[in-house]
Amino acid sequence: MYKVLTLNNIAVAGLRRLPRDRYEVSSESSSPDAVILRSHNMHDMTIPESVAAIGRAGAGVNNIPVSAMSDRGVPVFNAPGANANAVKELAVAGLLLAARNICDAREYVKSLTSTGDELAKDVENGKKKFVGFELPGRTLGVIGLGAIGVEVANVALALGMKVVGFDPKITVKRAWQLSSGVKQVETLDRLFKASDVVSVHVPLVDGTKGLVSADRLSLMKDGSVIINFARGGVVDSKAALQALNSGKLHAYVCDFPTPELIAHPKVIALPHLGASTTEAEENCAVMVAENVKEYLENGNVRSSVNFPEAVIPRADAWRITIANANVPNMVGQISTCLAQAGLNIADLLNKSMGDIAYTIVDLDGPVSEETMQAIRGIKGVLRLRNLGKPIS
Ligand SMILES: NC(=O)c1ccc[n+]([C@@H]2O[C@H](COP(=O)([O-])OP(=O)(O)OC[C@H]3O[C@@H](n4cnc5c(N)ncnc54)[C@H](O)[C@@H]3O)[C@@H](O)[C@H]2O)c1
Ligand SMILES: O=C(O)[C@H](O)COP(=O)(O)O
Repeated sequence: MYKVLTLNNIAVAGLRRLPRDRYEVSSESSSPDAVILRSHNMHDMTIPESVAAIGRAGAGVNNIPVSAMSDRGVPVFNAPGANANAVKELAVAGLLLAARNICDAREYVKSLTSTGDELAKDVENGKKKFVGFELPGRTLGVIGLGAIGVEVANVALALGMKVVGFDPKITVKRAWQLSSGVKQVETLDRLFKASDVVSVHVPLVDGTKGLVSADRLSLMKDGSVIINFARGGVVDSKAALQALNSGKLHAYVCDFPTPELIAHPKVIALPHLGASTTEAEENCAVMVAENVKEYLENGNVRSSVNFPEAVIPRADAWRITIANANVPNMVGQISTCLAQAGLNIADLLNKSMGDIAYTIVDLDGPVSEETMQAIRGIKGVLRLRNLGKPIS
C-alpha cells in the first residue's frame, strides 16, 4: 500500500487516479511515500525520510525545498501548462479591468443611493471619471514565454495589441506555439521602454526577484499598467506603489495581495485566483497524480523540475532505480555490484539533469537486500529503490 499525504485540497478527479486498493490518501500521514500539494509552504515543515516523491498540482514550486529534495534524491513533479489557460483568461480580464477602470466604476455604482431620474443623472455624470483606453495599437510586453506567457502573448495579438516578448530560455515547444507576430526584444529594459502594459510570467527564483524594479518602471510611459500573475516577489511592490503615486503607472494588477497593495486605490488585487477554475484544478491534479503514481510504481520520471525525463516501458523484469550525484563512473560501479550478484541487465537508462543523475535498471532476477546494501554504499548514491516486478 502506498501512502500519499495531501497538504491542500486536491481535485477528486486527480485523487481517483490513485486506486484505493493500492493507495491510502490522507491529509494526515507521518510516513508517506509521496506528498501532493498546491501552494502549501513546505519550507517550514520537516519532511519525513519516507517521502520518495513530491507532486505540485500546479506550476510554481517556490513553496517546495527543491534543492534539499534533490540532495535526498527525491523528484519534485509539477503540472506544466495544466493551468495555463486559466491564468491567461484572468490576465486578460485583469488587463481589461485596468484599461476600462471597471473596479472603480463598479464601486461608484455600488455607492449610489439615488433612484429614478436622479440615479440616471448620477450614472451619466459619474461616467466621465472612468474613461478608459482601448487595446488595439497599444503594446504589451510579456516577460517569460512559457506555458502561460505564450498564451497571453497570442491572445493579446488577437485583441489587436502589438506584442513584444522576452525569454532568453524559451523552449522549442513554446517557440512553435508563439505567434510569429510577437516581436522578440533582446533586453528587459527595451521591453519596458516599448510597452504600455507589462505582464510577467516567470517563476520566482533568485534571478527573478524584484525583476520589475524602480529603475525598469521608470523606463515606462506615463499611465502604464503592470500585470502580475507570476509571484508577488517578482515585482518590487514598494517601487510599484511609488510608480502608482507618481502617475507612471495607471494600475497594478496583482494576484498576491499585501496590506500595502490592498490599501492602494490603484491596485487591483486578487486572492491568488489565477489557477482557480474547475478545469485547471482537475487538469493539474490528474497530471500530477499520474506522474507521482508512475514514479512510485514504475520509477519512470515525467515532468519533474529537478530530475531528468526518464522512461522505460515496463517489461516482465525486476527493476531498481538509483538517484545519484552526476559524477563519473556511477553506472560502472552499479553494474559491478549487479554483476557480482550474478544479475543480468535486461535494460538500462541513465539520464542526468544538473547535479542529479537517474538510472533505471531492469534485471533478469530479484535483487537481494545484500546487493541493495552494496549499491547504497557507493559514494554518491542518494536514493535506491527496489521496485520488483510490475504490478499486474
Ligand atoms: N497566479 C497563479 O495562480 C499562477 C498559476 C500558474 C502559474 N503561476 C506562476 O507563473 C509562473 C509561470 O508559469 P508557467 O506555467 O508559464 O511556467 P513555465 O515554466 O512554462 O514558463 C516560465 C518561463 O519563464 C522563463 N523565464 C525564467 N526566468 C526568466 C527571466 N529571468 N526572464 C525571462 N524569462 C524567464 C522560462 O524560460 C520559461 O519559459 C509559475 O512559475 C508560477 O509562479 C501563477
Ligand atoms: O503556480 C501555480 O500553479 C499557481 O500559483 C497556482 O497555485 P494554487 O494551486 O495554489 O492555486
